[in-house]
Amino acid sequence: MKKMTASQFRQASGSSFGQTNNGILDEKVLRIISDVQKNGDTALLRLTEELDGIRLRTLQVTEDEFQEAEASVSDSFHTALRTAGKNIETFHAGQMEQSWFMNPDLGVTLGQKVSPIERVGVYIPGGKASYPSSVLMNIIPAKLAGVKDITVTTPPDEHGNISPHVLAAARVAGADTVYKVGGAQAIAALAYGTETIKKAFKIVGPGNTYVARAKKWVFGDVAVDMIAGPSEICIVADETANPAFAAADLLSQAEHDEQARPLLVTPSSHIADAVQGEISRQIEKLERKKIIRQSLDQNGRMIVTESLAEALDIANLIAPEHLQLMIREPFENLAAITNAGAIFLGNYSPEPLGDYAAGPNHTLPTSGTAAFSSPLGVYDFMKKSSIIHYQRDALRNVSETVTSLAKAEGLTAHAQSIQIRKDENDAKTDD
Ligand SMILES: NC(=O)c1ccc[n+]([C@@H]2O[C@H](COP(=O)([O-])OP(=O)(O)OC[C@H]3O[C@@H](n4cnc5c(N)ncnc54)[C@H](O)[C@@H]3O)[C@@H](O)[C@H]2O)c1
Ligand SMILES: N[C@H](CO)Cc1c[nH]c[nH+]1
Ligand SMILES: [Zn+2]
Repeated sequence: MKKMTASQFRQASGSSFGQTNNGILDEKVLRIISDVQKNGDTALLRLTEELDGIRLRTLQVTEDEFQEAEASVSDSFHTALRTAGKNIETFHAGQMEQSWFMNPDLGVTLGQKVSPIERVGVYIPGGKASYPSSVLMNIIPAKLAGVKDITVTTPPDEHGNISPHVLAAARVAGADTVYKVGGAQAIAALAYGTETIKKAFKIVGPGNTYVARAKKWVFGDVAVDMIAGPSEICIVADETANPAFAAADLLSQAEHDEQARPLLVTPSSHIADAVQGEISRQIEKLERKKIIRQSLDQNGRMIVTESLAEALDIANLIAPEHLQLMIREPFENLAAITNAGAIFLGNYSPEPLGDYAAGPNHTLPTSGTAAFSSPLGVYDFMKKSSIIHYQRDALRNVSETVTSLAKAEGLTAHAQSIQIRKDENDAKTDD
């Protein structure tokens, strides 16, 4: 990991930290999207052959495949799915929103009706690893919100199968419709529909840069949760941090993707060196060394600051997906943090705990977007309608306000819609 001072980091990244040049990527992604729009399932099957290297005849996972998958995973995995699922459900139940009504004036009822989104598409990444945990994290909040129709898409492996762990998780979470398609082509299918895949009203779920860019391009034609790309971890560590723990946590996110970003920000040069030493030692035991090394070399940074306050400022500038505060007084410093997807406090709250089992969602804003967006939650699967009810006299009381504003806008038909009722009301009062 490159070691640098806070000012070198500021100069190198400026406000464009996390942004990449998307020209070539966008060209490719747009070509895929328009291919799927024009050619539907034929494009999906062809692109799956080209990009995933597997020739499929059909896209949908069958009931037999589900049953085989469920039978093949271990009892302990089933137990882990249920335990994690329960924790995720308990946390997300706290996010439920209810419809509400108010009566601000006599004869007036106003309110907000909350309804689930009817049809949602869930993307589960599957290129470099399979993610049953993401199945739970994306489907459980949708189910709590009351979404009726959930379609899952995820790329097939080299044999044309979906990981049995992913299928078992889909069953536990309550989703039965799974299609074997990944990448930008899956996002296009969910956004525009094909012969077999129904158009969704909203697409959720993380993925690699192709998936993230495709979500950006289809946004507007369909809702998307966020543009969650490659994983990130930023650890703010003072001299109380355990260097072995910090190194293990940085490595955990580096193993997701060559483009994952592991960052350490510390006022202690000694801690930076100790963490670097631990990384070199621990990496040897890990399986995904190649991906990890690329991630550390290309995107890893150790930023040495003048003070803890400056380290917290840098963390806010980065607005990381995951922020670990491995410092003496994490709760006391929480107020200083304004931009982060999820904040893990202390030496015993490592990021992978949040990835799998703590309960809060692991689909989080990346690439600096935590400065303006939030974790995936039940609220992502709900929409609101305003409710307005005025009785006759209440409308008369407000008629002057409405007609005067309408006339000022030159919209006399608007004014008339109020006036016609006022006239009727006045006539009734005269009787
Ligand atoms: N934020 C989260 O909650 C979260 C959770 C899990 C994973 N992740 C991230 O999701 C990402 C998963 O990436 P992945 O690659 O393993 O799986 P993925 O499913 O996102 O992407 C695989 C698909 O990308 C497409 N693709 C690959 N190379 C391509 C190319 N050259 N041109 C066009 N399309 C191409 C293929 O169609 C393939 O099916 C990682 O970056 C990981 O960090 C994030
Ligand atoms: N850390 C990922 C989000 O960036 C989520 C995940 C799933 N499985 C393991 N990790
Ligand atoms: Zn992870």
